[in-house]
Amino acid sequence: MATLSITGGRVLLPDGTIPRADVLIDRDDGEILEIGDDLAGEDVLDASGSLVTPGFVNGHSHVAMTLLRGYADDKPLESWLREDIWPAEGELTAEDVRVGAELGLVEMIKSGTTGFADMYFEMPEIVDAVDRAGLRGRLGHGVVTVAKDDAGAHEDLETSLAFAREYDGAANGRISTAFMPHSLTTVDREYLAEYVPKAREAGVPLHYHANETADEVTPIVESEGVRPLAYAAELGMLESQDFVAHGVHVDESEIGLLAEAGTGVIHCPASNMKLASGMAPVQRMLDAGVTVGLGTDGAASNNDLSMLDEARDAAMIGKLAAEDASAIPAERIAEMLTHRTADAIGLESGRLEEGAPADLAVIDLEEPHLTPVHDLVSHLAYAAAASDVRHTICDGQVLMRDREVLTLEEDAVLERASEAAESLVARAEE
Ligand SMILES: CSC[C@H]1O[C@@H](n2cnc3c(O)ncnc32)[C@H](O)[C@@H]1O
Ligand SMILES: [Zn+2]
Repeated sequence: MATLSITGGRVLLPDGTIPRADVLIDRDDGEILEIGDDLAGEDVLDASGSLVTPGFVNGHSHVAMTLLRGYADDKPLESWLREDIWPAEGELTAEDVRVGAELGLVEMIKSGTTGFADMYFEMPEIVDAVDRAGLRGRLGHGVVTVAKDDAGAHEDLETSLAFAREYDGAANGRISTAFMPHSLTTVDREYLAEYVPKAREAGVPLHYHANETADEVTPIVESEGVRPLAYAAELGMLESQDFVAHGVHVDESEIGLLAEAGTGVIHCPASNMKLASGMAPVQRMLDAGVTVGLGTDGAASNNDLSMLDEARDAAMIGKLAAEDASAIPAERIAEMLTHRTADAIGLESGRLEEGAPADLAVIDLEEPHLTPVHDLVSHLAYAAAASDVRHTICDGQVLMRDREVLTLEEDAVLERASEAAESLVARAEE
């Protein structure tokens, strides 16, 4: 058995305690063998002066949108998508998606993310990039049927279903899939009614944007006579394995539906703030028993993929939304960075315990902004930054050692991405 030990650090355990301990990993099985004192592996990662945490989990992203980072800012969702993003995405090639995904994956590895959920198109390119990068992903092809004829809509729906069936379990089981209608307003009722049962037959979960803006709620209330999540429930789209992105404009009845169904909500605070979509009632959802995870959304509405940034944003806006400084305390944020998001998107990771997947991030604490250490959970929620991540490990494989990404060639990825983005924008603006 090939082993790896992570030695000399303090380790964030599922019960929230942070003892000094080593972590011994089985690299072949990708599992944590033991957490304790003086554990020697064949390979060693130094974690002295560092915090060893479960790898962060990003519950909602469009990873290839890194190519559109900074392309269109300072607009609300609807006009941002229709005037800028969708026209530019119309010019994306499969190669662009691969290059954009590689860039996003480098950024994720460098910021300690080991698992993520992603909705986009040209998904086999993203599978290939994730396979090489070494992360864990729940991936799906995003379907939009509005403005398509029936044949075009069916083609998109079939692509999403076929992708979900074919790629579940890819990359040695690190990739799982979902059927991903883009949202409740961009996929027509007749198609949801036809394809949700097919996704259930295929045994894959659903992931979609829901209740992101007030403008998205009104047309559903007008056409269906019920709130969006009641409409989703009617269509069989709220099951325990499903997860929705945003959940900003949810009322008490919808929070009740989510809690009862066990459907996860991925909170995307940076995107919600940047697009001025609104403040999600996260504390109320948590109080009702909803599984709330965290996600960055795409880099074009964030504008980065750092989960540590997202954590701080979630803590700050959570207090503002609840008008209560004790809302969304640091402990909840640490859970959302790790196992709560993993649970929401159906990944096994997010907990440092024997037998769990060996997905970890090691954070260097010897930095001015992390000194002194009164409370490491506080540092995780409020003070640590992406650049503090020293090592990233997923499935027992070291993806980054001493801030050097090992699975992708960072310099070449950055160069290819800059070239692809320049050429994309030139085509989009022709
Ligand atoms: C059809 S693939 C996914 C699709 O979603 C778009 N997108 C990016 N950010 C958001 C957001 O915040 N709300 C809704 N849709 C979003 C992305 O550009 C792709 O077209
Ligand atoms: Zn999104």
